[in-house]
Amino acid sequence: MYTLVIIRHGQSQWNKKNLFCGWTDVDLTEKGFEDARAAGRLLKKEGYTFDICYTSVLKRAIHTAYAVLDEMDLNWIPVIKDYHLNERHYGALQGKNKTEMADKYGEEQVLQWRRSYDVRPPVLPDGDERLPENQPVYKEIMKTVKLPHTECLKDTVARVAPYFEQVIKPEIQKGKKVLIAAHGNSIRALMKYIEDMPEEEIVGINIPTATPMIYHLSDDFRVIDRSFLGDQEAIKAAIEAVKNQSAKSSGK
Ligand SMILES: O=C(O)[C@@H](CO)OP(=O)(O)O
Repeated sequence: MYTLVIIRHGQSQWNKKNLFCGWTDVDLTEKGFEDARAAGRLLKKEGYTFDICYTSVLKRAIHTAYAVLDEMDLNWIPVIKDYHLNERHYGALQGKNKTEMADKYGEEQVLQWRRSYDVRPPVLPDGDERLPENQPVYKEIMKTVKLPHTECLKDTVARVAPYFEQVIKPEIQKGKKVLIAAHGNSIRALMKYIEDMPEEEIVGINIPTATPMIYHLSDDFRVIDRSFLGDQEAIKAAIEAVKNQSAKSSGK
């Protein structure tokens, strides 16, 4: 049996402001750092350890990974940063407030952008300085790969799944204990792939920040169980809060 731990980054500056974030490289808040540290302490207390960590090229996930590892005295393990684990690209919604968008376009529309499986948010326009081709971090990658200007979850699965299958899974199969520090929707994409989850089910999944998710997998990689580590009532409330981020402001 294998154990795999996946964690969403702690609260980011834009989570706090309720803005669509996607590939925008914003940092954690103080609370985000502290929650990530608390997750590291909890993992240590519960006897977890890691041999290798995978994260995205976005600092909210990288800083979460290191906060967790620091609390576990595991700063020395390899931390692999790869854009395949980036958040879903949120196109032209990046930087927009989720409540304001719900007030303007209706909750249904925003829910469709946030959680439908195959509806892409509006694309970032040509020439926009936020496009991957205008970011130094993607310069080398862009020579061989076409990077997105928007993504639906299906697109995110298409980049996350092969990375998991070809890079991460072989390490788990070698017996390495793996931590993945990623993002709400890149984690949903991983779950969809690992669990072979139906589309109807993944649309209803919301991931709380800085909460370790534990997978037990059989030797042939079937899911034995999946659970969140921590206070289950608090986790339930955190999941609801993520779900409700795109509610209209009261009175609208
Ligand atoms: O803004 C984002 O990039 C994501 C995660 O924070 O938001 P949502 O939960 O709406 O998909």
